[in-house]
Amino acid sequence: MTQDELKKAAAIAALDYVEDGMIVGVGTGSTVNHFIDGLAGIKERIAGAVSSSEASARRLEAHGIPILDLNDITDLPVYVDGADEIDAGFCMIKGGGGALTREKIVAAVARRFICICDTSKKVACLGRFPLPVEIIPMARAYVERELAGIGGRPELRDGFVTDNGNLILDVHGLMITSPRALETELNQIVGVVTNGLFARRGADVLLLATPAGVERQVAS
Ligand SMILES: O=C[C@H](O)[C@H](O)[C@H](O)COP(=O)(O)O
Repeated sequence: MTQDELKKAAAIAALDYVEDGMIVGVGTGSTVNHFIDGLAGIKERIAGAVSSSEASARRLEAHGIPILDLNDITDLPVYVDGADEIDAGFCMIKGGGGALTREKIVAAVARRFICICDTSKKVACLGRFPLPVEIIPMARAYVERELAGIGGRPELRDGFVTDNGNLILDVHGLMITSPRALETELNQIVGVVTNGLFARRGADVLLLATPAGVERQVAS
């Protein structure tokens, strides 16, 4: 199977978590695009979707799936999203597509986070994938110095502006042995909007697509 076929298999397996009348939180990325396409097939059964990015909103709209404002919702039963890396404790690095801030907001509201991945995303230690950090533009140089101070090598994502009008620094060289602590520490740097560590709110269920089938793993 190709990597894209594996992504699609994980995405289709996530449809099992969508129940009648539900509002569905929808992430961002190539894996989630398969989920959105699958959701289109059952759109009459759901109340609508909350999107984590402009890109996913456009895809949902193209399928005629109603998009709801997160501020109008008090209960979001499920959020389905991919990851750039996920460890054994279901902590993740996310934001390869630059959607980390809205993803983290929607994930915070959701009762259950379903992570859909192919096996290439499963790692023993987070950090091989450069950690995305969304920053306020005027704080760029300051935040770069702070990140270098903790051993990272920040690189500005060239020509990229987030849906929120901000910049992304991709931080190389971090071996993330304590993801929860690092997530908290990075949040304390003035000028950081969000960092791509999803550790304090990790995944609840991992649907991991392997050539032998989709493994369903539940957080302990
Ligand atoms: O900002 C993007 C998101 O965090 C994605 O969930 C992540 O980058 C994984 O994307 P993909 O499914 O394309 O590998």
